[in-house]
Amino acid sequence: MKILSAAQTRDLDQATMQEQGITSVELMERAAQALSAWFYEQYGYGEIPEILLLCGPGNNGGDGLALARLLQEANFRVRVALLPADKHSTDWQHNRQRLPRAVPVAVLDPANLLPITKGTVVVDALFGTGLSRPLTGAAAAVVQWLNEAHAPVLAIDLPSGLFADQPQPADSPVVRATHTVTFGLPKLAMLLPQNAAFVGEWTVEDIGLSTAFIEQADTPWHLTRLPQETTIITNPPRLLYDVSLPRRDKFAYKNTFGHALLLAGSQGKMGAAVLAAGACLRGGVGLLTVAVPGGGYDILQTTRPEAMCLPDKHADYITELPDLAPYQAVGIGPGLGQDAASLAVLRQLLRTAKVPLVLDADALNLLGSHRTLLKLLPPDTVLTPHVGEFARLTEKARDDYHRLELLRTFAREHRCIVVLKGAYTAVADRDGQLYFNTTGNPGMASGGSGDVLTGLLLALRADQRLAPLPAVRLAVLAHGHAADLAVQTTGEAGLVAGDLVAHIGPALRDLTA
Ligand SMILES: NC(=O)C1=CN([C@@H]2O[C@H](COP(=O)(O)OP(=O)(O)OC[C@H]3O[C@@H](n4cnc5c(N)ncnc54)[C@H](OP(=O)(O)O)[C@@H]3O)[C@@H](O)[C@H]2O)[C@@H](O)CC1
Ligand SMILES: Nc1ncnc2c1ncn2[C@@H]1O[C@H](COP(=O)(O)OP(=O)(O)O)[C@@H](O)[C@H]1O
Ligand SMILES: [K+]
Repeated sequence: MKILSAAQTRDLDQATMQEQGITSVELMERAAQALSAWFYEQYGYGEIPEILLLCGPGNNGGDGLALARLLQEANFRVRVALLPADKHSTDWQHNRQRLPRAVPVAVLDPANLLPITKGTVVVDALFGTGLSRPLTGAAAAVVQWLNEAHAPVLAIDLPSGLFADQPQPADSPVVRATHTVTFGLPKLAMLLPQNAAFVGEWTVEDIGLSTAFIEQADTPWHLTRLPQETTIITNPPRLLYDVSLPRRDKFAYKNTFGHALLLAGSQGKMGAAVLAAGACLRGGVGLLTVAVPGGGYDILQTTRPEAMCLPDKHADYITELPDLAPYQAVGIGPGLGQDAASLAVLRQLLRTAKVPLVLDADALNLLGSHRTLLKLLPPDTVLTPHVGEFARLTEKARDDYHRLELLRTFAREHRCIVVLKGAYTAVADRDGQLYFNTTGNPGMASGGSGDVLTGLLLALRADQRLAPLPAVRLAVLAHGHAADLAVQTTGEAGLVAGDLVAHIGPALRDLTA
């Protein structure tokens, strides 16, 4: 799925109207219907709260007015408060006229804003994708008043004051929504940690926007999602995959799935090697050899009998690079440590490897402290930094948008695939395209989750059937999906990295086309 800019979103509206021969008012009505359906779902059965709709002067306010009418017709108790303005959009005026007289309407007086009654649900229909500058004056005062009320807030399309695709000044006010319902496609702003407190939970409502326009739209931003069932274009229904694992051939032979080499572990961090090895095995690798410090030999052989083991001559860390001839992919980093001897191993690996590489954890820290090594990265090498590791490879980002630019630039410059880990993990490809992941949960924020991802990436890079980028997007999607499956029994607090390993099999089964 693509993510479009605010300007493209406006063009998408126009294209939809032309393609489907509908007016903008009809499109607005679809948006309002989707919003009212959200209200039925939330409040249709329990106690029905009073709903206060704050409406701005543009089409976002128009959505609010149309929603007020639909909710009133469905017997919700609604009130409308308008932001004072000199001019209003045509569709706003249309929906203002259609608003039943029974709905109380007031114009907000920024100098005299009355307290919001406890229990009221507020709809933020002040500004959406048409925000053209940071909020000041009356609009800023209203947003501040709303935020101080700590009421539950449903934002229409975007929390007001938030730009869809670029940062706003740090001190400019933005509505802190509990939930945001957006139309057609998610907006870039919703995926960034710096906006989490504004956006709250978010959902995307399908309002039938032009798929032809979306298909031809040029954007570097994409989402990787779980398969969707499609009933519209196929009968019988079938699953549509963004990325998938090919089904195994009846006469499959282990060579197809590759022989992977994992260099991992140091004294006190053998768990990282065990977790990554487990994930690689569950990821379907044909054969796995794990190079570990001498002291890790018994641990690895006992916990992962399916893997072969190469013990280093040094007991505590890895000092030698094995002969690379037998392997189709090499992973290095989990629990590696940063000893000078391990740095030499990494350097030699980068100089000599002719097969796909996956670099993680201490391998990235070593790269960060010896940046001349970056010149040695073979094309399509996969790097898996979290935000801190990425800063050590590049520079400290000013904000999340700047970090995304640094990420795309880094991937292009070094012709590699960078997996920037976090909620909505971002995969940047060497051509500057960027794919946000949609699976995973906060239970993964505990030690070892990253090691599991490295093992899974290694398995899918060793798989001879997969191209580099699809393999990486699939590994990231499956890793998060494994966590989402696991959390159903463990809960978020109880989720440990070993649970992810145990659920890789079912996760990949769900992603097999
Ligand atoms: N996408 C879709 O598919 C669909 C979109 N729809 C809906 O339309 C929304 C977009 O509507 P929109 O273009 O009218 O813009 P909107 O956000 O209402 O704001 C524009 C108004 O605000 C004003 N203004 C701007 N900045 C300001 C500021 N800082 N301080 C003060 N004023 C400011 C600006 O005035 P101006 O900049 O001209 O001074 C103008 O009057 C979209 O988010 C969605 O809800 C659905 O109905 C149908 C399907
Ligand atoms: N809040 C979150 N939501 C979704 N995924 C998360 C969240 N926090 C962490 N993760 C995922 O968990 C993994 C953590 O990896 P990393 O930061 O290397 O930690 P470690 O190696 O210590 O486990 C990454 O894949 C990351 O995307
Ligand atoms: K809004």
